[in-house]
Amino acid sequence: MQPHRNNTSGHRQPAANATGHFKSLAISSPKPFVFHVELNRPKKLNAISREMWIEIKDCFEALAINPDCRAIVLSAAGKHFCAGIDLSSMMSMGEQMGEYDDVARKGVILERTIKLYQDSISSVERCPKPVIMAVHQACIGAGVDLITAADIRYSTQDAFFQVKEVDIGMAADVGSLQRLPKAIGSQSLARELCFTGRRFEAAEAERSGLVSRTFVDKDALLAGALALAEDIAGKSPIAIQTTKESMVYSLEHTNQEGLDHIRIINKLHLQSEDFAQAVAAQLTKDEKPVFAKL
Ligand SMILES: CC/C=C\C=C\CC(=O)SCCNC(=O)CCNC(=O)[C@H](O)C(C)(C)COP(=O)(O)OP(=O)(O)OC[C@H]1O[C@@H](n2cnc3c(N)ncnc32)[C@H](O)[C@@H]1OP(=O)(O)O
Repeated sequence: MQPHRNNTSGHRQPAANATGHFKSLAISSPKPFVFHVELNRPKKLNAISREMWIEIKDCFEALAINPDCRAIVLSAAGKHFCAGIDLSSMMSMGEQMGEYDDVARKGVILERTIKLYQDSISSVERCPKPVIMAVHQACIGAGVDLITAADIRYSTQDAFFQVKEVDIGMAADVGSLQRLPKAIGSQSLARELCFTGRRFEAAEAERSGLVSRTFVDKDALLAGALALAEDIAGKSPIAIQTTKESMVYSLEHTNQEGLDHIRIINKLHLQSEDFAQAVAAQLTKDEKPVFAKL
């Protein structure tokens, strides 16, 4: 993925090289330093095929190091946000395993596949740029895994969510069981949702903290998510990326470990030109300090 030129005109520009490169994702840069990633298998309700698992990982790993990207919105084309894993691609995996009689060899295929899919979802959390999910209509199974790896979740008022893995006879294994309880802050509700696979609507998702804002329709949702991304992209990339790193780290560490971690980073980052510039901008009431690329 090539860096694109700053777009201050407000025109929607394709991110150079990226739109042609990915088949299951559409990528653009609608505002300066903001990237928009769209799940783009609308005819398949954005069910996640093997190709899409790989492309999500490749895309977020590329955006992670792209200096023109400071915030990312992920939405989806078509009727639903995501119908979960592509059930037909699961059948093909079964066929591939059928080529072996030996259980250990079948196991190796499964282990490699699960690891690839876990890494795909985790690439969203590992990406140092804030990721905002914009969810409309159905967000099911692997869709929930995907959104819980993000920093911020917005949805339409008609969105609904289902941790549906138990209904296809499996325990979720790419992130929902680990991240959903932390996202909503209630083990009781998270376990209820994961044991039953019941559908929960946007209103309940907002009440429980899974989404932080709901919008009347998809257009309003995208406008809201992009405005938020633009706001974040205008701030110091050193400050924003360090904030994400510290908050992700602190999820799995004690308060003291989190404090030690940020102290070690900030003994370097408080010497950054971003810090001096941002403090000066506050003092002089300069509303739009310009920060160097990172
Ligand atoms: C290593 C493992 C890693 C990850 C594992 C993740 C597990 C999961 O993701 S579990 C969840 C799996 N997904 C589902 O069970 C979703 C099933 N689909 C639905 O519930 C509904 O289709 C819907 C998403 C709520 C949409 O409903 P509606 O708008 O009424 O459309 P439909 O008529 O039901 O569907 C249209 C068309 O799409 C096909 N389809 C739906 N979901 C999938 C899917 N996940 N994979 C493949 N195809 C899907 C559905 O069969 C229909 O096909 P037709 O050919 O048009 O009949």
